[in-house]
Amino acid sequence: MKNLKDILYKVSINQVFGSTDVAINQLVFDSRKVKKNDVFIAQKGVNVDGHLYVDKAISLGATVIICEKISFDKQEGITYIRVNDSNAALAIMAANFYDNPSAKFPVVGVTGTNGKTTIASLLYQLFNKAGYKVGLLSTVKILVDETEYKATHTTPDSITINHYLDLMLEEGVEYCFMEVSSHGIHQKRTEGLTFTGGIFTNLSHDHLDYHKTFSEYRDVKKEFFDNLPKSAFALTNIDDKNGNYMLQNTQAKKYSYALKTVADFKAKILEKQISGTLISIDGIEVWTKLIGVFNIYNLTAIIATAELLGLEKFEILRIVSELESVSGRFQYTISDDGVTAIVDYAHTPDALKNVLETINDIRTGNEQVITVVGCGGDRDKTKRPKMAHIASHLSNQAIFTSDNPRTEEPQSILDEMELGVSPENYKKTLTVLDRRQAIKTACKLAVNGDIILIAGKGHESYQEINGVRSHFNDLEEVSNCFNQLKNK
Ligand SMILES: CC(=O)N[C@H]1[C@@H](OP(=O)(O)OP(=O)(O)OC[C@H]2O[C@@H](n3ccc(=O)[nH]c3=O)[C@H](O)[C@@H]2O)O[C@H](CO)[C@@H](O)[C@@H]1O[C@H](C)C(=O)N[C@@H](C)C(=O)N[C@H](CCC(=O)O)C(=O)O
Ligand SMILES: Nc1ncnc2c1ncn2[C@@H]1O[C@H](COP(=O)(O)OP(=O)(O)OP(=O)(O)O)[C@@H](O)[C@H]1O
Ligand SMILES: N[C@H](CCC[C@H](N)C(=O)O)C(=O)O
Ligand SMILES: [Mg+2]
Repeated sequence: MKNLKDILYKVSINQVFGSTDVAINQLVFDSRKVKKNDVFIAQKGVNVDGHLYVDKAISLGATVIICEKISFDKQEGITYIRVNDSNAALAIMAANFYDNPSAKFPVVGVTGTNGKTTIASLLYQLFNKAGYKVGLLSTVKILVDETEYKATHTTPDSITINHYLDLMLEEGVEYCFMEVSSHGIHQKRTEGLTFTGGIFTNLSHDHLDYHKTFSEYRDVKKEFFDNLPKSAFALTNIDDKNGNYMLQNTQAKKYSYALKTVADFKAKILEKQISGTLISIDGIEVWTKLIGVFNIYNLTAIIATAELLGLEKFEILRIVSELESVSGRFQYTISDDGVTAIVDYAHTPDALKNVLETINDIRTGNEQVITVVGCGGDRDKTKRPKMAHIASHLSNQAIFTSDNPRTEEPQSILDEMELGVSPENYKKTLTVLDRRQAIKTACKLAVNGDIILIAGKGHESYQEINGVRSHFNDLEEVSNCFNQLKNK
C-alpha cells in the first residue's frame, strides 16, 4: 500500500485538513468506482461537477478527498486537501502512485490535428521491426509489447496512462509512443509525465465545440511543447503555418521536418502510385507502401524521430519500406468487378480534402470517385457544411450519411451538412440516412475502375445512435456488398 504523503510530492496544495500520513488504496475520480481507503479526486467536468459526489465517495469508503473547493461539511476521520487544479493534482499523483514510469524509459508524444495515430502506430511498427519491445497508446488500441488492450480515448486519463506505462516497464518495453490529444492536454491528462520527445504534425479545423476558438485550440496544443523538459527533443512540421509557433517557448531541443521548406529532416516525393510512393530522403531513394502527400509528412516525422532516438539511418530506411498502413487509414480493397473501395478515418475537413486530393492525384481520369461521408453528432458542428462542400466538390458523387449521431437527430446533422454544398454541386449529392444503405448505394453505382471512398470511421467497429453502440465496420460492410453483388 502507498502512503498519501509520498504521492503528494510536487502537487500544488492550498490547504490540508486531517493527516497526510495515511495508507491509501487507489486513486479514483469517479465516485461510482470508489472502494475502501481510496483517494477521491473531485474534478469539475464538462457535464457535472465531481465535487457534488464527495459524500457519496466517502460513503463508499474514500478516506482522502482532493478538491478545488470545500463546499460541503467536513467529516471526521477524512483527510481533505484543497488544490488549485484537481486535474493537474490527479496527473501528478497518478505519476507518483506508479513511481513515475515515464521517467524510466523513452516516451514520445505526438500531437496535432491529423496524423497522430498514423505516426504513433508506425513508430511502434518501426521499433518493433528493429527488434525492440515497444508500447503504444493510441486511438485504435493500446499495446504493451504484443499484448493488446482496448482504447477508449485517444489520450486516456492520467491514471490509465500511468498504469499502462508501469505495465510496459514490467514487461520490459523499451520505447513508448503515444498520442496527445488537445482534450488530453487541456484536461491535464499528460501533466506529470516526463517526455523524451514531442512531435507536432499539423493544425487545422477540429474540436471547435470544445475549445471555442481556433487560437485557443492552437494554444492548448502549444502547451504540450511549452511543458517539455530541456532534455527532450521537439520535432515540428515546419511546412505547417503553425509549425514554428508551437516551438516558440519550448525549452526542448528543436528540430524540424518538411517537404517544402529547408528543414533538419527533409524528404521529396519522386513518384506516386496506388500501390505506394517513391521518396528521396538525404539523397537516398526509399519505396513506401504508404499513399498520399500527408503520409509522406508522417513518414518524414517517423524517420526523424527514429534518428533522434538513436537508430541507425540505413536500418531505419530499410524498415520504412516494410511498414504497413495503419488500420482504417487509407485501407483499400478491390472487388472482382474492379471497383476500389478505400476506407479512411478522415473526419475533419482538412483530412477529407487531403484524402480526396490524393485519390484525384493517383486516378487515371476516366473513373468516377464516389464518396460516402457523414459527421459525428455531439461534436464540432461547424465542420459539417465544410466537409459536405469538400466531398461534393472533389468527387463525382457524394453520398451523405450518418457517422455516430450519438445523441443528435441524425437527419438534422445531414441537413447541416447539405447547407455547405454549392449550387453547381447539388446534382452530385445524395442523402442516405442509414450508413449500411449508403455504402450499398455506392457499390451499386460503381462500375469497373471506379473508386469509392468511405470516410470518417476508419477502424471504428461501431455506430453510435442515441447512446447505443451497435457493431459496424466500414471495411466489413463494403466487402459484404462486393460479395453480394458478385453472387447476383
Ligand atoms: C469532453 C470530455 O473530454 N469529457 C471527458 C471528461 O468527462 P466530463 O468532463 O464530461 O465528466 P463529467 O461527466 O462532467 O463528470 C465530471 C467528474 O465527475 C465525476 N462523476 C460523475 C458522475 C458521478 O456519478 N460521479 C462522479 O464522480 C466524473 O468521474 C468526472 O471526474 O472526463 C472523463 C474522465 O476523464 C472523460 O472520460 C471524458 O471523455 C469523454 C468520454 C469524451 O468523449 N471525450 C472525448 C471528446 C475526448 O477526450 N477525445 C479526445 C480525442 C479528440 C481527438 O480526436 O483529437 C481523446 O483524447 O480521446
Ligand atoms: N499528416 C497528415 N496531414 C493531414 N491529414 C492526415 C495526416 N495523416 C493522416 N491524415 C488523415 O487524417 C485521418 C486521421 O489520421 P490519424 O488517425 O492518423 O489522425 P489522428 O491525429 O490520430 O486523429 P484523432 O484526432 O482522431 O486521434 C487519416 O485517415 C487521413 O485521412
Ligand atoms: N476522436 C474523434 C473521432 C471522430 C470520428 C468520427 N467517426 C465521429 O464519431 O465523430 C472524436 O471523438 O471527435
Ligand atoms: Mg488518433
